[in-house]
Amino acid sequence: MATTGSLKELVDQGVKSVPSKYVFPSRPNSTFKPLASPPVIDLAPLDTPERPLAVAQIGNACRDYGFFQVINHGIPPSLLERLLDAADKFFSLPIEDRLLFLVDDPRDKRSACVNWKETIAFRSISSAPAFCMEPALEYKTEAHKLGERLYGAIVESLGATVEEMSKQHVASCNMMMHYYPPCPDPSLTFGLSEHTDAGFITVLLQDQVGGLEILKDGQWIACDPVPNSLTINIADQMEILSNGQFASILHRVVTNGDRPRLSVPCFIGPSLEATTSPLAHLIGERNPALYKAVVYRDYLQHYMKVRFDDTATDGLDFARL
Ligand SMILES: O=C(O)CCC(=O)C(=O)O
Ligand SMILES: [Fe+2]
Repeated sequence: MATTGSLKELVDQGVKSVPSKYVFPSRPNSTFKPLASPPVIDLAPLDTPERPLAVAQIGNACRDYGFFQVINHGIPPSLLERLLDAADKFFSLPIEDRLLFLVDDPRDKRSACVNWKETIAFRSISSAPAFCMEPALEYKTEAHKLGERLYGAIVESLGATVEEMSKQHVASCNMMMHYYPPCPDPSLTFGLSEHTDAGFITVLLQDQVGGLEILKDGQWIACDPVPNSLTINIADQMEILSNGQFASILHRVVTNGDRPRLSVPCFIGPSLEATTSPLAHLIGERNPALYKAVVYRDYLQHYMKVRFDDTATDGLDFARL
């Protein structure tokens, strides 16, 4: 049974105070209004002669923020809507039906504290209700394709050689659906405590409620959702590949008092057996390699061990030279 499996029922029953296991000792700071919002990038020019401009914009966003939103990404808005509707319907099912599919997101427990969310993962589930599975699988295929396109553009923005480009190794797309119920005291809880993602990039569909924050220049800034956009962030393997030019961005989800929130991350990464190392052309006498080659399976093992423990150690210490 999932640890957080009965959270929604608790909220539906009108819980007035936050049970202690959900209380984080260092409560989230209140959200600062961003001085400059994370960029919104139009992907339509990627398939036109204007591609170099779009690639440069993506590269700048990766360097300055490690985080951006994309519009005209090629995934029909009707599919995004169908998926969010299906997720809404899934999380409205009675607990006994939901529990068949809810998983313990291993990232939900940090020390003794539990995130204020429920999660369904798609890796191991082949029999989720059809109303949910159909749009989910359709979306996952599209998000994987988009992930490959973006990976290509990001690597291109790093000036990758033709040979390096031909070795593209985006191989996995792992999808989850998160449901964050309203919280009686948002100042005590996290929807998802601060972390970096482990793969190359994450393609995230979020509804219009908001709550995602990124750490920029020492301040947590809100990432207000743009309608029909998808949110992209740089993750650990891309930091290694870019030899630190693109930093894996710390992000977190804060809760709110009145509206449930849905999000669907797709973690785009290498295959478990693949090795990630800094792109060869980025390394030279003046630019020593900052990371060693790591096998993704080994990296993930380390990341899961240290990223969400008491110390919240950066998983990248595994690869740093
Ligand atoms: O729900 C969100 O907005 C973010 C989810 C996330 O960061 C994750 O699952 O890694
Ligand atoms: Fe994340």
